[in-house]
Amino acid sequence: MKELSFAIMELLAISLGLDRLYFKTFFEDGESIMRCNSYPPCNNSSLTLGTGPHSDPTSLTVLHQDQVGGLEVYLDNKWFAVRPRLDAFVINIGDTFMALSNGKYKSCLHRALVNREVERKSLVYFVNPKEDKTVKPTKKLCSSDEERKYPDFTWSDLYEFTQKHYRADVSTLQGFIPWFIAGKPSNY
Ligand SMILES: O=C(O)CCC(=O)C(=O)O
Ligand SMILES: [Fe+2]
Repeated sequence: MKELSFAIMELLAISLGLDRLYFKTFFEDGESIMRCNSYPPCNNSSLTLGTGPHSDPTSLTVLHQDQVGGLEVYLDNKWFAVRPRLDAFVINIGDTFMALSNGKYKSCLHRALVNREVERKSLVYFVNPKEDKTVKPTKKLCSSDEERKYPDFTWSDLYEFTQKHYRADVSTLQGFIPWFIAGKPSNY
């Protein structure tokens, strides 16, 4: 997973005109998370949460879903099913990478629906920087401070926000900024 994510990081760096090892170096000492999701069957949709619409607050997501299906991405005001393939991973950009690229790459809104008859499982690898590393786009992506779309922050700051103050959704990063600028109030 780590090797795959670094290969993708190299492609992302090349696509942005950066040194190919730029992101690999940035994430090399990172703290990635592997999560197993299990969705029991439920035939009453009003009782079912699944995974609600959100973008991942993390940097890069490598996801494998089983053959049941249920992952959807939002594009042009519509939800599209991501067809399960045993031989493929789904790669998503997360909010932290969006900030690191100064908004040039967008995090992706997605959700997971629950199946009425069978349990569904997915395995997700989230790439993160080291918790105290400053997330700040390189000057090559924004030559002046005025071009900055997000303040400097650390993964630890954003993680704290999503764990204690905010359930990740479509606008986690927009919600995070005022809380962060206000000095991370605990009564938020
Ligand atoms: O189960 C899935 O397919 C999606 C899970 C997901 O979006 C997440 O864990 O962040
Ligand atoms: Fe997700």
